[in-house]
Amino acid sequence: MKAIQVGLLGIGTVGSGVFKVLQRNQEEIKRRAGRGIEITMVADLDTARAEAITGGKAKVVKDGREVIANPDIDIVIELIGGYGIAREMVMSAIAAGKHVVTANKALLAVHGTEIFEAAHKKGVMVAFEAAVAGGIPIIKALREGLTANSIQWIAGIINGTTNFILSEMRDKGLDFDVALKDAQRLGYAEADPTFDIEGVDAAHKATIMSAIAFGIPVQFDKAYVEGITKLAAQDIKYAEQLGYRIKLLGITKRTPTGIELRVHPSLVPAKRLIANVEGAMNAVVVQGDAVGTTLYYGKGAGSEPTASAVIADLVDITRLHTADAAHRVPHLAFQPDQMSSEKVLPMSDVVTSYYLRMRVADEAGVLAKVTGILAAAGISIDAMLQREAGEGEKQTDLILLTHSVREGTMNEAIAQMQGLPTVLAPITRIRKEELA
Ligand SMILES: NC(=O)c1ccc[n+]([C@@H]2O[C@H](COP(=O)([O-])OP(=O)(O)OC[C@H]3O[C@@H](n4cnc5c(N)ncnc54)[C@H](O)[C@@H]3O)[C@@H](O)[C@H]2O)c1
Ligand SMILES: N[C@@H](CCO)C(=O)O
Ligand code: NA
Repeated sequence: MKAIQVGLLGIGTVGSGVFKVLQRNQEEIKRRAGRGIEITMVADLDTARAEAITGGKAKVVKDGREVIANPDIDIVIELIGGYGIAREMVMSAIAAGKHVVTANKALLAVHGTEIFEAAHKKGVMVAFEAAVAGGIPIIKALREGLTANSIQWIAGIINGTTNFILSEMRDKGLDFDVALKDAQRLGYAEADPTFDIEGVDAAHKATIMSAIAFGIPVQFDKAYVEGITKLAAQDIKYAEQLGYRIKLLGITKRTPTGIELRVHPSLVPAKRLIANVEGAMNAVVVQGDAVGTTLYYGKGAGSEPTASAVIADLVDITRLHTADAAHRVPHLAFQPDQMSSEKVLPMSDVVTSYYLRMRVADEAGVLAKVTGILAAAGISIDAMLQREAGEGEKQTDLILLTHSVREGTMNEAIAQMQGLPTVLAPITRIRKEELA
């Protein structure tokens, strides 16, 4: 089947990520979607930059209207941002019968009602996974994964820029302004960064989540919005001494009297997972009556993380647009005739790092023998700890952390170490995952 043709409006931070990831993973994405997905037209005011990014693989124009007018294009991605031109483009793409994918939470939180109504009437889809918590599939989770539940509340760190600023101020003692500049340089901040630091961006996202969670219209004008600009460094310190972290949270909650929708700095107990979400990372906690508490964590901003969500929407739309039975969401994510025969590795070929604990005789040369065996096997040591032997004790514990190595190699080294007369009990091995 012919590839579905996509037009991209705006090839800046997110747009360029979408173009790159779609190129890089095109084969795998095609096996999932059941059909190729190709960006054949790009509109950007900076056509020279757009040409440099697309490298001749798409037609570049200056005016998005040319893209929308092209009858071969089935999906339009809006990644310009803001209200004016973006709103006009989205509305005219819908009017032209195109499906729309957008990351523009500002537009949806304020003009969502008008946009979704128009799309509904025209029978096209407007997808916006990238608009809330970037790469985290929170829209999918709320709209599909949690449909059984009466959602009780949602609380999240949903602005990467402010979380980055708070983390940098706390950990590195950086000034607010310096941290903000870094966030802008890294592509996290909005075109107008006051949207980030004054809590507006988080409120846009909370507004969208609140609509999906509670079945209410998007109502940004009802949100309480307070950012981080009035936070004093000493409050961050005092909160810390009391066992709390200060985070900018977006909260929406169902109460007997109505729905709460608010964004403001909040003290969160330091032992909560969400209190330990640092840098530009986002995390959203959703409480449903059946499932209980669930947590979604990941990159909420940046070029490729956000592109990840945009492309997921493209795949969803492609499957639905193509809409014959063979192209519905496949049971195992890939189309049945596209399954791969790639093998599952035996455990001995798995590469990981290790924690090793051994009971050893407390005598000279033991450590040299153990490290000698590891060195000969090419296993490098990351950290080492030896418990001091107690008074009159003849043995002690030796603990080693290693760098990554093939499990088969580690098995042989453990067997050799176990054979040493000075190793007095079976060696304990626990695999160690950095998960970063
Ligand atoms: N950057 C992120 O991490 C991130 C994450 C989630 C969502 N978003 C949203 O994605 C959207 C894009 O953000 P970005 O960071 O990629 O912005 P950006 O400023 O990097 O890119 C916008 C692009 O649009 C182009 N453009 C401006 N006016 C245009 C017009 N009239 N016609 C065609 N092109 C035009 C610009 O030249 C630029 O290349 C925004 O809605 C933003 O809120 C961004
Ligand atoms: N400016 C936003 C981008 C992602 O929506 C943030 O910092 O989270
Ligand atoms: Na998302």
